[in-house]
Amino acid sequence: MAGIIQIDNLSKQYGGGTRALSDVSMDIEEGEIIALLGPNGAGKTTLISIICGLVVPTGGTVRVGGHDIRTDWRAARRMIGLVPQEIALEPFETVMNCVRFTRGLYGEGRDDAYIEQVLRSLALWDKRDAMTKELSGGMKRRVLIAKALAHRPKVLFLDEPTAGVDVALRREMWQVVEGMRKDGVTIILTTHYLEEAEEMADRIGVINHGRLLLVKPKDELMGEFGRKTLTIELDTALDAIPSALAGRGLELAQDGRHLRYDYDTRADRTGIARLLGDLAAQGITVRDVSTKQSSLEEVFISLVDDGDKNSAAEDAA
Ligand SMILES: Nc1ncnc2c1ncn2[C@@H]1O[C@H](COP(=O)(O)OP(=O)(O)OP(=O)(O)O)[C@@H](O)[C@H]1O
Repeated sequence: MAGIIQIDNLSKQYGGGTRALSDVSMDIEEGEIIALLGPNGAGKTTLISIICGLVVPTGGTVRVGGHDIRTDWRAARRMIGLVPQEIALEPFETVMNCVRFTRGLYGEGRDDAYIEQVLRSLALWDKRDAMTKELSGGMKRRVLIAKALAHRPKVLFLDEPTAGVDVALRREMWQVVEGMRKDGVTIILTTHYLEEAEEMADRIGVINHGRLLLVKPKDELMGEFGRKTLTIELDTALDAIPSALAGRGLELAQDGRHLRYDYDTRADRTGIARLLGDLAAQGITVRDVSTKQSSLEEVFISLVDDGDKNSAAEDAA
C-alpha cells in the first residue's frame, strides 16, 4: 500500500549554492508518528517546507494522499497542517477566532462543533474567549496546534514542537501528540531532543548533510545499533579483576561487588555465556545480572559520526 506521503529522489539546492537536500526518498504510512532527527542545518526544515509547499524543490517529487505537491498543490495542501517553530499569533485575537480564521483560509465553511472538539482535546476550551496575548507559552503552542488542525488535516507537521520549553511543558506536548495519534492523524516531527523521538515516534529518520541516512522503526534501530551493558552483581566483593579475566573489557565498580561488561548486540557472539562460565571457573559466584540498552542518543551520535566520515571521504574523492 502506498504511503500517505511519498517522497522520491527529492533534492534542494538554494540560490546561494547550499545543497540542503540530496536525493531523499521515503514513504510515510498513514497514522504513524515519524521523528526526523539531525543536527543543525541537516535539512529537516527544508524537507518539511517542501512538503508543505513553502519551498520549491530542485529535483524529485512529493505526493500527499496521491496528490503531487506541485501540480496538484491545492489538494495536497488541504491534507496538511503545519505547526511552525516560531510562535506567531495575533495578540488581540481570541483563541476561538484564531482557529476559526485559519479554517476559513483553507476555504472550509464554519464548523464550530469541530473547533470545540479540537479546543477541548487541547485543553483550550476554557480559554476560547481569552486573547492570545493573555496565554502562557504552553497554551500558545497548543493554539498553534489547534490552528494547524482547524481544517481537519490528515497529516500534521510539528517543527521542533518543544524547542526551548521546560520539561513539564514538553511532557504535556507529548500527551497532546499521543491524543492526536489516537485520532488517526499522521504526525511528522523534527526534534533535537532524542528523548522526544524515543518517547513518541514509531519510526525515526536520521538526516545529516541533506541525506537521509536511514529511516527505521524505533525499536529496530535501537536493537540494531544499540550496545548493551551487562551488570553482574557478585556474592562477594573482589579487590581486583582476576588476571584470568584480564583483557575482556570488564570494569569493576568501586564497591567490588559489580562487574560491568559492554557488548554489541549485533555481534554473532556477545561473549556473555563464556564470561559467566569463566567467572564460575574462578569460583566467583553471581548473585544477579541485569542489562541496559544504550540510549537513542548514543545510537544517533554513532550514526551521525559515521555519516560525517563518509561525506568527508566523498568530498576528498
Ligand atoms: N532560504 C535559504 N537560503 C539559503 N540557504 C538555506 C535557506 N534555508 C536553509 N538554508 C541552508 O540549508 C541547509 C539546511 O537547512 P535547514 O534549515 O533545512 O536545516 P535543519 O535541519 O532544519 O536545521 P535546524 O535544526 O538548525 O533547524 C543549511 O545549510 C541552511 O543554512
